[in-house]
Amino acid sequence: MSNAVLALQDVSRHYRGKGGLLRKGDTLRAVDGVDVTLAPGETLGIVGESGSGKSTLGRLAAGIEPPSAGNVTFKGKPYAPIGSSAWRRQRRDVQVVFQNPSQALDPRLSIADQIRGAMEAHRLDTGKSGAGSLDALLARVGLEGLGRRYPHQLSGGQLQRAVIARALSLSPDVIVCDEAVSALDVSVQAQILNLLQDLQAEFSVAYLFISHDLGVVRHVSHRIAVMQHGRIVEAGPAGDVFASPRNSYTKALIAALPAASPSARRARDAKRRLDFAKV
Ligand SMILES: Nc1ncnc2c1ncn2[C@@H]1O[C@H](COP(=O)(O)OP(=O)(O)OP(=O)(O)O)[C@@H](O)[C@H]1O
Repeated sequence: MSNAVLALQDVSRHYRGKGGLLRKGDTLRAVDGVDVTLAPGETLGIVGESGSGKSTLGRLAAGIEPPSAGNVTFKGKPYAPIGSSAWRRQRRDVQVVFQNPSQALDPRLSIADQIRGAMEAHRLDTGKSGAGSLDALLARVGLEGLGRRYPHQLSGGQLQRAVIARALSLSPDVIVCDEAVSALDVSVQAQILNLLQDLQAEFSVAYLFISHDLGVVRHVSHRIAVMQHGRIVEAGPAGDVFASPRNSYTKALIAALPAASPSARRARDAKRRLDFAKV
């Protein structure tokens, strides 16, 4: 794809064993010869079971881990060496939203101060975030008037909104969402997914949307890539992959989607609920 904002070409990430689970001398192919492109403003969903290499792929795409082989390019250029000033500049353009927002935020700082801090670190005018003023940005993500709160004073969904606001304040081209809604109640998940979609429509940000949950990925993705053992075994437009999966592993994942009955949904909700401190 020539206009790709992000491209991974034949990218691998191998880990060498140092003893323990991975024996000394053994090589684990966490990502193995993967080709992925992301167009401006699109959402590419990455699905696969635990250990299939999704998070490793996300770190490679975000430039926070170097590939063992292959090329990762952002707007046609390879990432600068990790830690260099050019790399720090690129970090602004490709943001990451992880599963646990309370770990991503500093408990000692108010939400507004964390966003200001991120902008100042990138020498941006804190009066002009991606969505205008800081207050306007907070309102845009559903945190109107909550900028002075500290992380422990917010619910799980509000914390993830704060992380999204901080990412958005840097006007990124890409946000890697790694299990970004997996720790939230199902009803809150839907709100955050809708917010991400609205923000995409408004700011043309592209998402590499990583999740083990095919139902969630189906909701937000334009295209889907299915990972198994570090490789992409099937990829295509989301509708096509769901309507007529070709790969047997994809078929099994789709068959395992939870039933949509209210009791099945309640059971799933209860399983996922995390004991976040509520306001
Ligand atoms: N830094 C590392 N050192 C050694 N092995 C690693 C490292 N990071 C990941 N791995 C291994 O690489 C494989 C892929 O892990 P990865 O976290 O990318 O998978 P995943 O699909 O995101 O799974 P999960 O959803 O459980 O996080 C796993 O076997 C994991 O144990």
